[in-house]
Amino acid sequence: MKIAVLGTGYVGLSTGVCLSEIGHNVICIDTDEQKIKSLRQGISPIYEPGLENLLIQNAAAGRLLFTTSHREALNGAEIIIIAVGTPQMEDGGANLSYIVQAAKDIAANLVQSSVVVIKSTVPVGTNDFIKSIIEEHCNESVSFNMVSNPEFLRQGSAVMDTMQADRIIIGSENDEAAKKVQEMYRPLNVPFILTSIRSAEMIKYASNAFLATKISFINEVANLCGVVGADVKDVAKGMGKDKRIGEAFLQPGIGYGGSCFPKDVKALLHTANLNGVHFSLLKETVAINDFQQELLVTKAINRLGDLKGKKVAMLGLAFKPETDDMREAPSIKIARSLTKLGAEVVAYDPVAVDNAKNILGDTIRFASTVREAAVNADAVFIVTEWKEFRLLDLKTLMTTMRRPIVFDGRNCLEEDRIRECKKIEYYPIGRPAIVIGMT
Ligand SMILES: NC(=O)c1ccc[n+]([C@@H]2O[C@H](COP(=O)([O-])OP(=O)(O)OC[C@H]3O[C@@H](n4cnc5c(N)ncnc54)[C@H](O)[C@@H]3O)[C@@H](O)[C@H]2O)c1
Ligand SMILES: O=c1ccn([C@@H]2O[C@H](COP(=O)(O)OP(=O)(O)O[C@H]3O[C@H](CO)[C@@H](O)[C@H](O)[C@H]3O)[C@@H](O)[C@H]2O)c(=O)[nH]1
Repeated sequence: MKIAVLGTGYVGLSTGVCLSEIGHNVICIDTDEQKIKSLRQGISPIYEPGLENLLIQNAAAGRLLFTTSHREALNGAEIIIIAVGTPQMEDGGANLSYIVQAAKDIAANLVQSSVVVIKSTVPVGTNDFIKSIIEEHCNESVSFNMVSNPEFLRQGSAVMDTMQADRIIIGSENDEAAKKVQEMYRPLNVPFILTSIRSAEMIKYASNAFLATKISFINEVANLCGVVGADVKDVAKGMGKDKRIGEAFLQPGIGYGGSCFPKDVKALLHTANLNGVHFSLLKETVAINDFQQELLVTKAINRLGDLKGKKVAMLGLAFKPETDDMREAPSIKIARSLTKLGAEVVAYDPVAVDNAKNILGDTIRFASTVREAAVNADAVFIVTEWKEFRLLDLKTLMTTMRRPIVFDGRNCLEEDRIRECKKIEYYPIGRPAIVIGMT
């Protein structure tokens, strides 16, 4: 099947690569010439484990092409997938300008009947709106049908999440179009859920909002555990074993970040407000997350007092491990709060430093090793749970610090390694602190 994908971000590129991997002829279009140039050379513009290898293999097999020309890409495409960004606007709503432009690009270049699939995360009603734009601008002789097919992949495991998805949502008002999209995905052998277009649009937002709320819930439980002397690790394990609750997304920490949860929760709240629904639970999800992102700074002030002139080593910048994405990363807020209080911040991340520099500029320093960041520091903040940090030689690292104090925002250090240290103060989230050799 010939498929055109608009947008080569996390979703467009992962989708394009995986569809070519299951035998389709895919052409990915992006308006960003630099991205297309790099993709044509077999270089992925994003850090995503496994993606670049598949890209190279499928491009070499001639099943995966890249272009900046909508005309070239849409010619002969049986399915056109829109995977452009829908970032957050000032009022919390989703910015639909990229998707509107994509619709106009499709309309201007649609030369045969096709199925237009919206994979981008869009508010309820957007598929209908986009359909009307394409209808208005396209040649009257061509026909098309819309399918809402939201994406659920996670960054850092995008390939696996696409190839082994839990479900594929197909929202359509046209049986033939729905069948065509099912046919496209059939080799993946993933269960389909067929719904109306509006329900499919809502499934995406409800799923992300539920997961974000689960995180805020466990963060509140963690904060309470910290006060009453319970250990949130045991609490989460005990809760998660109940199949009705489930173990996933019960990891407390410094709040959720990334390109999806923050904006999608706010966009759902925006839709609720517009429709006169008072979704107060979601407002609390956001408020708890804002509080949580300041938690390490609050803990450091409680322990060290005035942070002016104190050196803080920030380990991790990306919003989660296995990605270089800095969108809405908690590290940004933490770095800004620390520098505002006069602290000196030196950060290390294995892959996200270049992206972080674009956001934080020279307001903080960047180190090329953990050791360089931590030397003479008054505290270490663990912000992203990279595997590298779990395997740290903590015992030696602590001897290089001015004060061997660790605030672990991801509860990721092993107790055995902490207990090997001769001197350490270790403060996790919602778990008892460990203090060794301090006077
Ligand atoms: N990032 C994720 O993990 C993820 C997961 C599921 C769903 N989503 C949703 O998928 C959508 C895309 O997210 P992303 O993170 O991949 O976006 P992104 O911002 O990383 O990439 C979007 C790409 O689309 C390109 N583009 C913009 N207008 C275009 C046009 N008219 N024609 C062709 N290309 C165009 C941009 O140049 C950019 O490269 C969003 O709605 C997002 O909410 C994202
Ligand atoms: O128990 C947990 C799980 C996650 N997080 C944080 O939550 C954020 C999001 O994590 P994750 O969901 O793993 O990453 P994303 O790549 O943002 O994926 C989410 O957002 C995507 C975009 O919509 C969806 O497709 C995915 O299904 C959804 O999981 C990150 O900051 C994590 O650190 C926690 O704090 N605790």
